Amino acid sequence: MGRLATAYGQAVALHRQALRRWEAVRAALAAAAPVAPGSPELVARLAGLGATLAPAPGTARPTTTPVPVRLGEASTFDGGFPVLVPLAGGTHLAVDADARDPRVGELLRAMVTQLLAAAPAGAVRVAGIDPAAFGAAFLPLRPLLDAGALAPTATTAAEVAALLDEAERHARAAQHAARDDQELLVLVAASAPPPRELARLAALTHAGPAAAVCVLLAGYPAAGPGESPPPLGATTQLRLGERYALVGDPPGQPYSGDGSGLAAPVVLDGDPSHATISALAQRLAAAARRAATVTFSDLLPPARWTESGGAGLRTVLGRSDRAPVTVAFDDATPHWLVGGRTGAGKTVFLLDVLYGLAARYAPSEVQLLLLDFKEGVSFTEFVPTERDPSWLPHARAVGIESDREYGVAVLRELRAELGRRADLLKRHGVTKLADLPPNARPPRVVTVVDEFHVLFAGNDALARQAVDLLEELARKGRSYGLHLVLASQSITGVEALYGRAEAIFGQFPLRVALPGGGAVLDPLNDAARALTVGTAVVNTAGGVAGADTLVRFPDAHAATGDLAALRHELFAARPPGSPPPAVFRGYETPRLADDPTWAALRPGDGPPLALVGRTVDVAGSPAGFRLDATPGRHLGVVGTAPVAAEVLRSAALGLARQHAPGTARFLLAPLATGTTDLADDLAMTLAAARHPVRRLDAAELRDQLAELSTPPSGGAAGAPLPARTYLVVFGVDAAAGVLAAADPQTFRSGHDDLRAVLRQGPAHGVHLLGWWRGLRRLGEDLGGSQHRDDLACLVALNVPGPDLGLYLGVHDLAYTPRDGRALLVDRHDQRTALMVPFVGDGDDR
Ligand SMILES: Nc1ncnc2c1ncn2[C@@H]1O[C@H](COP(=O)(O)OP(=O)(O)OP(=O)(O)O)[C@@H](O)[C@H]1O
Repeated sequence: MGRLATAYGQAVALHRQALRRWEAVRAALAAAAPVAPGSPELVARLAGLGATLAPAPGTARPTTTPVPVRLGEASTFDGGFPVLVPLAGGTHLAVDADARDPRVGELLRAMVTQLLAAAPAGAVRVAGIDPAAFGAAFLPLRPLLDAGALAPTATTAAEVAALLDEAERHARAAQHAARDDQELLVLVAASAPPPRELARLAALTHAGPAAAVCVLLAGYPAAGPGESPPPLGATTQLRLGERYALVGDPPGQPYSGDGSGLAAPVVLDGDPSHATISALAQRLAAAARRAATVTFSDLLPPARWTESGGAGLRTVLGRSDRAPVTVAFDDATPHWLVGGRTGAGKTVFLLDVLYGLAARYAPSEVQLLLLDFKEGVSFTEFVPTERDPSWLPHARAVGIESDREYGVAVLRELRAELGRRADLLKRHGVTKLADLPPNARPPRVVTVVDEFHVLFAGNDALARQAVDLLEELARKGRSYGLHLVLASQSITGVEALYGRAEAIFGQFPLRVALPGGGAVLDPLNDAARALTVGTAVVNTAGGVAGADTLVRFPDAHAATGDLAALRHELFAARPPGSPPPAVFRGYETPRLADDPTWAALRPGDGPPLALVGRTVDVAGSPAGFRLDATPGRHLGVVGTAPVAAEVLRSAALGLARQHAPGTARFLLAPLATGTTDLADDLAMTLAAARHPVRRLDAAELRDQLAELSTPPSGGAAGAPLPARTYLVVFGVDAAAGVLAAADPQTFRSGHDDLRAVLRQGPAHGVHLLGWWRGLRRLGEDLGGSQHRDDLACLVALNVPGPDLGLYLGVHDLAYTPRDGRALLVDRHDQRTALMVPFVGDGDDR
């Protein structure tokens, strides 16, 4: 009786202490009428307080502050009251029996459930150890395992050792990070592990709250003889009797003055109900799902265009655990290298970055050059289309399904920009963009090259140019605010980079490995091994192990509505007069009728332009030749591709627009099979524009050449001839026989007349627009290699690159014939450019 009275007194004191710690409850008690110590009324009130003392679900901070958890009910003479002990926050619990006693399993499960319920979701992770009963004690907690709050139980010696390794790493990292929101690791040993592991567990109980570890240890101290167990720190010790448990003094809040613990026997609570566990698991799983989902809006700043690119550009890429991950284009990470297999989320990653930048920085702070070498639609959303005429105001040039030549043109453009910026910096006497005064500072330029390895495919002159340009840009871009993002499925096997890869990629400190993209990391760094879609390893030290952050990034493809809304918002805010980006669509065949240069052609603008297509360059500039009076200003189209006839047609239609009716005549000779219809159509169109047109067969062509080879003296009836004559021959080689024959009187052949026309024609307004199906025939018709300048303007179609190089006398001409492309060569001004010939569709008149 006396003993019970003492216990009761201790309990009251303990609860008074607890009450003092919990502000709200103390306030509640203070408001209540005073009650006499030991009165049944106080017992009742204490019983009611059990629930009140426990923190509201999800609000505890178990790493820094012990959580009061309920063990059961103490029995006293006057009645029962709840027994709460502190757990977590640097305190631990041990019980002398192990989980083979069912009450221990129940106790451990109750403790785990209360801790998880008290803390915010994701703040507590539980790992079980049970070498004696193979984890049976944890089976009822299965829903928590599925929810990710409970790790699979370690039952073998190896698993226990691995778990302890992890716990020790966790403790060190937590002590190092010293963060308030550190995850708490709860180690629950349902039976005592072997001595070595037990010693390690015991050591963790001494590590203090900063280690963020809590130990629940059953079977301690081991019953029976043996070495003395390792001492535990900050632990409440429970002893199980047959019916009751005896509770030792909780750390820091002893019940007794002599270490004898609570002087009342305690009836333990028993298992939490299945419903409680399921509900808790559901709540945790839902929260885990929420935490794991990074949404596109997580990447966006609170306000648009408020940041300055002076010292660099920064954007949020996603999250690592719960913390946002920021990546930068600055002095430390001026260029990025991104790797990932097809379907790994490369495009999504790039979109996340580009929208993140575009939302933070105004177009005056950052501009984008976007190059995609693969078939796909990666960057189409940034350019105006028929369906959505808006564009991203930061985009300066966008290449979709780009040609390598386009890529090199973009790099050349960048190098020119680098030169301009070098001058600007010199003028201001500074060495880097960041030091320029804000009003003189040009925007930073981020150039993204997706599937960049295509640029180097081929190991030819073009690849060498690309490597040279890239190396220079990578080396110098940092100071001038020119940043590169190279993305690829693989960076190995880029032949043309051999020997230079180190020099180039050494300038790319930021590496992003998506699934299958581990090659962008150091060979000894396997951090990207187990990545799944939507995750990436971001490494800021050139891929070296140890500088990795695992990032989850949102699926931009799943947020097309948000993306479009943002794009429209940015478009609406664009500075007045902002031009749309220059767009190159590799798959597109430009139509003459849609071409602004063609539409703008009119009489009297200098020497007429034979417009044949668009150049593959950043501006998509017109591809054509000025036909002035210089000998040799004629157009020759070479190759068997039928598009040759279209090229002649485009040239003729464009020329026609530059002459007032009656001032130019067109002589059309459709000699190659299959060209009659096109020539008829062309003739009709020209005639409709009131230009004199004549159809010629081979013999008439021969006669015309004879006539045109001498300076004009007037028409047959003495009428003045139009100032210009365009002789449009579809298949000059088809007239070879006729042209080879010599005139019996003058001994001149048609070829002699042709050559005379080529040399002297332009001086009196005569130009040949001719198609040859082969280079050899063209060369012969010109009369040998010394006369090649007599036909100065060439459009080469499907002729082999080496043959063309030989014909042109260019050693390593980089030209690979392909559909929809041609090489434009002007021998007079040494111009060689890849071009896309126009196709007509009958609307262009
Ligand atoms: N963060 C993410 N979360 C969820 N799904 C994603 C995420 N990123 C990408 N995906 C999905 O993965 C698929 C492939 O993404 P994406 O088109 O970006 O790949 P890619 O590497 O560019 O592929 P490819 O090179 O073949 O075009 C898409 O269906 C996309 O929705």
